[in-house]
Amino acid sequence: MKLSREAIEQLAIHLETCELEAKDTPKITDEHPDMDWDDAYAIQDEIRRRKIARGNRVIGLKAGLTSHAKMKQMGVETPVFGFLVDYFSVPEGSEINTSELIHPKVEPEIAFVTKAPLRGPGCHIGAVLAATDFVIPAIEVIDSRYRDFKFDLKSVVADNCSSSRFVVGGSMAGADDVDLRTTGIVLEKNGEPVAFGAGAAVLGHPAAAVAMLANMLGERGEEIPAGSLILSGGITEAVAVQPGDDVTLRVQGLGSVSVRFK
Ligand SMILES: O=C(O)C/C=C/C(=O)C(=O)O
Repeated sequence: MKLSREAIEQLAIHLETCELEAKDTPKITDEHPDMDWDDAYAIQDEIRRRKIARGNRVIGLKAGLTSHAKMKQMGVETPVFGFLVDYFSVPEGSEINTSELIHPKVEPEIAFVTKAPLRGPGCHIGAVLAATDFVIPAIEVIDSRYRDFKFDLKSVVADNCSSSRFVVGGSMAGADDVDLRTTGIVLEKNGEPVAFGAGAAVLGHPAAAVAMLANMLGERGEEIPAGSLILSGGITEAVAVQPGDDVTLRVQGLGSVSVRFK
């Protein structure tokens, strides 16, 4: 690690304050160009520790930058992961208050809910499907704390991978009931289709993103607990939203999920 414990705590406070007060900031590697991956995840861990200490509950995890569309949009080449806490979850069909956010974007995703723990190394798609209770459509709302969404990978990892809000809905299905590689999705904004894709856009199969996550956690001696909700990553580029926008995600065979921005 290159950063002192004090620097990690200060950066965690800075980024979390930006999140809670909806203020943007230049990417942290501008001031700390030598920080390494351990520093980046240590800052994310400190943000998680602060939230738990404040009474928030960790309810799941997210894989990010798992599709080529997203990697190209953000100019990066490696998937990353973050955590999800209770207040990120928004009920289906409800409104998200944009004044609590900086510059939100939406992403179409497949969410997995696990019924058994998953631990790497060696976790694979088969293990993920066997440990999956159900899959369900999800709209993730990302809101990078970095000005104009301009960041590098270490900065975005420290910022909990732009995690902000998410909504799940539509129909649940068992992992055996759908072929998630060929499952088509349409993302609509105000009734207009704005992005299209299929599950294979995410590392060839959305379950591969969950396996990757279990393997990355395994390197840290951690696992995905049973009962976790996992967002497997945006299938398409993220789409910016404004107050007044209505967003619907339609997933083949799994119905639709909607959310409104005020
Ligand atoms: O693009 C970002 O701000 C980082 C987050 C990415 C994802 O959440 C994703 O690719 O699904």
